[in-house]
Amino acid sequence: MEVVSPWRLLVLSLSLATVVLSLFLLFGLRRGRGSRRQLPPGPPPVLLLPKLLAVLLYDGAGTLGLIRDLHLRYGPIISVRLIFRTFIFVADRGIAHRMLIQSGATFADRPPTFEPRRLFTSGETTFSPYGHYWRAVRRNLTAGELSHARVRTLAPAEAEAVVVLRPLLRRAMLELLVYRCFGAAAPYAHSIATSIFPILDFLPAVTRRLFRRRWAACVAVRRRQEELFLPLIHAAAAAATAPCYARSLLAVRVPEEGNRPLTDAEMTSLCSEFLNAAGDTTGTLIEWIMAELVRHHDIQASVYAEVKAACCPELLINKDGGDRLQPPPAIQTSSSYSYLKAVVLEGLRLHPPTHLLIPHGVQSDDAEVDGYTVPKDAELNFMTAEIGRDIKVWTRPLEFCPERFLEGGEGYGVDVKGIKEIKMMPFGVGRRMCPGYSLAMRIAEYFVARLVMDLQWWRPPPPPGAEVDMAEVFDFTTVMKHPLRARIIPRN
Ligand code: HEM
Repeated sequence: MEVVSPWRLLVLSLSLATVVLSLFLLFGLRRGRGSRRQLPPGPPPVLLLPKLLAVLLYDGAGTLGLIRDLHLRYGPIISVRLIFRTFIFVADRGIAHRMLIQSGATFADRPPTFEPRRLFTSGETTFSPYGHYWRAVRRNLTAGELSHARVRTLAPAEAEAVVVLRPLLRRAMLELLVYRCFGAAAPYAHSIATSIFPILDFLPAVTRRLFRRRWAACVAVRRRQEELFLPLIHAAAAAATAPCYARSLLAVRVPEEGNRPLTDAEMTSLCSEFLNAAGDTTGTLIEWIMAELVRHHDIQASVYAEVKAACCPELLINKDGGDRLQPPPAIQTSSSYSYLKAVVLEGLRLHPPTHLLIPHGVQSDDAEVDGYTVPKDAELNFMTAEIGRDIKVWTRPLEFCPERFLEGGEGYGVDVKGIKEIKMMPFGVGRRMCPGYSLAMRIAEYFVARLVMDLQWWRPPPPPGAEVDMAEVFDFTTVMKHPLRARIIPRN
């Protein structure tokens, strides 16, 4: 899942800005003059460009800050016209609700992707246009691997020390997801990095020729991905493997296309999407939550007390097996975990792993919201972090306070699907909402419970790093700029 393509496009656009500036001005001005459409307000491109350039040169991560400033100046919905594309940003939960819930079908498309990105994403749920193919693969995902019954079954993952949590979490997430995807452990299945040399995103017809070797490397990675995944996918049909996502893909048919099965390329993309969409996002969320627990020992103690009191068997150490863990049959959904759930919700509100939704698009030129036109070529971006930190909804929104999700709190009973109203939308809302939200929440609850049940989490001893630094930086998701280092002490 590529989460911040608009950001990347801004970077790319700027790196070529000097070359295309004249073209851009000519094109932008002509369109502006001839068009009777009223786009949301925004800065004139000529004024925006130097600012963007400065931000990117001196602080690449500051682009979102710039967008926030533009919102303060131009209002909750703004448009930014850059080269040949219009970017629209929405930072208001009411407008988001009108677009994604009330006019859900209109705004459920994705803007088109181009080579080389298409090489990896074509066939994925995430980047499929809103239409029959998307419906078929999304239905398969939600009715199968992400159904309530399957989500309940989670496979197990594995002296005082200072640890850096992130690499351990990423490894644990991927092993869990590889197992759920292919029904068996596959040590190398997650070792294929699909990072794309960014410049190839821009004017692919030209850059592909200019950077031939980079393009060839992308094609080779994709080929390797297929070589690795296809045997695993086809092996998943065998009864010996556990029920898994890959097995369900072999059974999918696309009714509108003569009931055809999925192609090998589509199944490869869908498995890759499954591993990518779920791993980094969920791992990032858990790291943020654990950082808050290191900073707030009272909250950590309350989580420990609740989990210990509920004391479900899957969280107990297996005494006979030394320090091996009992295979956990399932995570209990008992209401006795209300504090743990509140901690996870507060983590999602204050630290949503993705600060922007995946860009949305529209399929025709007549889409409108609040009197503004949304053109067909526009990329629509929704600012999830702004919405979850809205001071009109949340008291002291920048404080980590799980109690707000307990009875009597302003977040009690919050609906993350945002059907009646949106208070926070870490998973998006409406038709393109993340289908993995309940799995993600369950994994987060499970890992946080386990980590706190077995270990105490403290700030690392000074020097250096006595404080936990909560600065954010955009990686694939919005992660801690300085990965969490913590001192862990076994509870027994
Ligand atoms: C904390 C963890 C997660 C977060 C914060 C998260 C967030 C998101 C967001 C914001 C979107 C875009 C929604 C939109 O465009 O309106 C999305 C889409 C998606 N997510 Fe997640 N996600 C998480 C975990 C997962 C998991 C566990 C899976 C399961 C495999 C998953 C699979 C997907 C897929 C397939 C899409 C594309 C949906 C579509 O376009 O129809 N995600 N996610």
